[in-house]
This record gives sequence, C-alpha cells and structure tokens, in this order.
Amino acid sequence: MTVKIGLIGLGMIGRDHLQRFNQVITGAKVTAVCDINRTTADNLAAEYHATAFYHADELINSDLVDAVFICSVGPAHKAQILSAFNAGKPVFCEKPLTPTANESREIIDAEVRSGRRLLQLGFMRRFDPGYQALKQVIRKGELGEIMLMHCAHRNPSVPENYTIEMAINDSATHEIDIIRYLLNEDIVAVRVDKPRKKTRRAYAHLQDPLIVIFETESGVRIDDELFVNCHYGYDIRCEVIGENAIAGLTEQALTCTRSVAGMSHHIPHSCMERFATAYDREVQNFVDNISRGEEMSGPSAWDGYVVALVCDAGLASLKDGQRHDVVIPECPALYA
Ligand SMILES: NC(=O)C1=CN([C@@H]2O[C@H](COP(=O)(O)OP(=O)(O)OC[C@H]3O[C@@H](n4cnc5c(N)ncnc54)[C@H](O)[C@@H]3O)[C@@H](O)[C@H]2O)C=CC1
Ligand SMILES: O=C1[C@@H](O)[C@H](O)[C@@H](O)[C@H](O)[C@H]1O
Repeated sequence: MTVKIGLIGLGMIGRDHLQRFNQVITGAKVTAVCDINRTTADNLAAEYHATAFYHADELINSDLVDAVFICSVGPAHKAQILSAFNAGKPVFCEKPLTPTANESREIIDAEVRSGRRLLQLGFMRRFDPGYQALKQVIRKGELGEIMLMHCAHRNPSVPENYTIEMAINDSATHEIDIIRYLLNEDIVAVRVDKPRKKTRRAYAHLQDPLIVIFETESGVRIDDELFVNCHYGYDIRCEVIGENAIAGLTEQALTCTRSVAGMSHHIPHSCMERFATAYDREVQNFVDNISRGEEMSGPSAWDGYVVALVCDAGLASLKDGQRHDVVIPECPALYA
C-alpha cells in the first residue's frame, strides 16, 4: 500500500520534507500540496506531480489524501490538526504543536475524544542517533545521579520576522522536549535571563543571545544558551553532568582534516543538514505506522502540550525575569 500524503505549508521545512518523500521515504507519495501562496502551491505541485490546493480543509477532506502532513506556521497548526482529526486521518505536524498551551489543550481533548493517537509531532531530535546514544548512556546509569545539563542552540542567523518570543516557543521547544526525553521527567520551573550584551548581528528588535534555566522534578538544573545569530554555523550541543561521569553529544562531522593550520572539520549550516537523518527517520516512522494500520508513535500531542506549558512559563519569565513554575495536569491514559 502506498500512503497518499497531503502536505500543507511549502516553505523552508515543507520543501525539505517534500524532497524527502520524493527521494528517501518508502511506502508513501505526496499526492497533494497546499499553500496560501497560490504560485508556490502551483509550482511545487507541477514539479512533484501532485494536485495543488490553496485551502488546507479542502486538501484534508480530499480523497487524494490518506494522511495529512502539516508544515505551515505555528499559528495555523491548531485548525489544521482539528480538521484532520474530524476527517479521521492520521496527521504529522511540525513543531510547535501550537504557540500557546491553551490551544494545545484543545488538541489533547479532541484526540482523547477520538479514542486513539492520530498525531505525531515533529520533535525530530528524538530520532537523532546522537541523542539516542546519549539516552542509552543515561539509562544504563553510568553517569550516576544526574545533577546538571548544559545545552546550546546556535543558529547561524534568523530572519527579521523572528521575534524574541520565538526564541522560547519556536527554538527552545526542541531543548524542552529533548530534556524530557533524555531525563524521563518533567520540567517544573523556568527562568529566562537576558544578558546585558547582545550580538550586533541580530536585528535591532531582538535580544540575542538568551539563557534559559530549567529545573526538573528531581532537581536537575539545566542551562540552555539560545544564540540564533551565532554566524559560524548550526551548532547544537548537549552535555549531561552526573556524579560519576559526564556524557555529551560529539561533533557530528564524519571526517577531520589535519593541516599546518591545525585540525578542522565541517560544521553544519542548517537544521536540515544537521538533523537530516533524524528527519528521515521521523517521517519513515509516521509512514510505517500508517502502513501497518497502527496508532501513531513517537512524540505525541501530549509532549507538545507539556512543552507549550513550559514555553508559556518561559514567556512570562521573559517579561519579568522571574522564575515561573510549570503546573502540568494529569496525563490522560491515551498517552500513558
Ligand atoms: N523540526 C524542525 O527542526 C523545524 C521545524 N519547523 C517548523 O515548521 C513550520 C514551518 O516553518 P518554516 O518552513 O520555517 O516556515 P516558512 O515561513 O518558511 O513556511 C511556512 C509556509 O506555510 C505557508 N502557510 C502559512 N499559513 C498557511 C496556511 N494557513 N495554510 C497553508 N499554508 C500556510 C506559508 O505561505 C509558507 O509557505 C513551523 O511550525 C516551524 O516551527 C521549521 C524549521 C525546522
Ligand atoms: O525548528 C527550528 C526552527 O523553527 C527554529 O527557528 C530554529 O531555531 C531551530 O533550530 C530549528 O530546528
């Protein structure tokens, strides 16, 4: 069976996934594409031999589509996910689930009413070989009691429409999810620190870098450097500090050059380059679950909701600089 995919949102990541479906993924074909920009939809539909739509609901309800793949902007996610649920179709949605926790809660309630997991969320880092290996090290107990974690989220640059809030609810979402995945516990408090210095490479409206401090249920303290105009590359770092040992992600390059200038290796320039394997695996996971007639697995709407709760607390801290608690309601049985 070939799963017929309807892909909504044909911007940066939407095009990357479109190419992935065309070149890497087995068992699926993009039969329909949708963008509010008609020219974009028409051009990509022609290039990929798909049908163009300009309204998400029409694509979602079309017979051309078995499963919905959402790559539109965050504020558009809720309506498109709920529409896919109404149509009873499995849905992959890029992160964030929604920009606020209240909107995410509506998605949880709708999925719980449906009685089955219909959604996989695009927290692709859970499919990254490096993070998976790090989780194994933690699981084996080699580090002893975990005390601290250091994360860095460095992007070469961001466009002018990137706001300071997005540093929290668009970029830091990845660390918030991966902290929960690695440590297997929730975040209970957040504080955002605005350093006095900012890079001249950022647009005037943006404070960059930021430091976010998280605390987990067991008391692990995590610092996350968000530096989205770091210029030199797309560099994601993570180090877990245990009482007996310390473990972290290694450099991702496969080769290293020695010359009179010293030792050097390539640094990725985009998330698409750094996480290519992770994206391939998350999308194949989505397709395989559908092909086997199984419920969705991988990052869930609940993960998206909890991350949104942490983001809401982070946004409050962004305003007042104070530590904000995160209160997480009881998890419905569907996600246990
Ligand atoms: N997992 C990851 O590492 C990444 C995830 N993302 C996420 O993917 C989503 C898209 O991001 P980008 O591709 O960078 O944005 P983008 O701005 O490059 O593209 C968004 C596209 O969606 C279209 N669009 C907007 N509203 C729409 C609607 N209501 N219906 C149909 N099309 C609509 C726009 O016209 C545009 O073509 C965001 O949620 C972002 O957070 C983006 C980059 C990496
Ligand atoms: O998800 C992503 C973008 O939306 C976000 O804006 C970037 O900061 C992240 O590095 C990237 O992975």
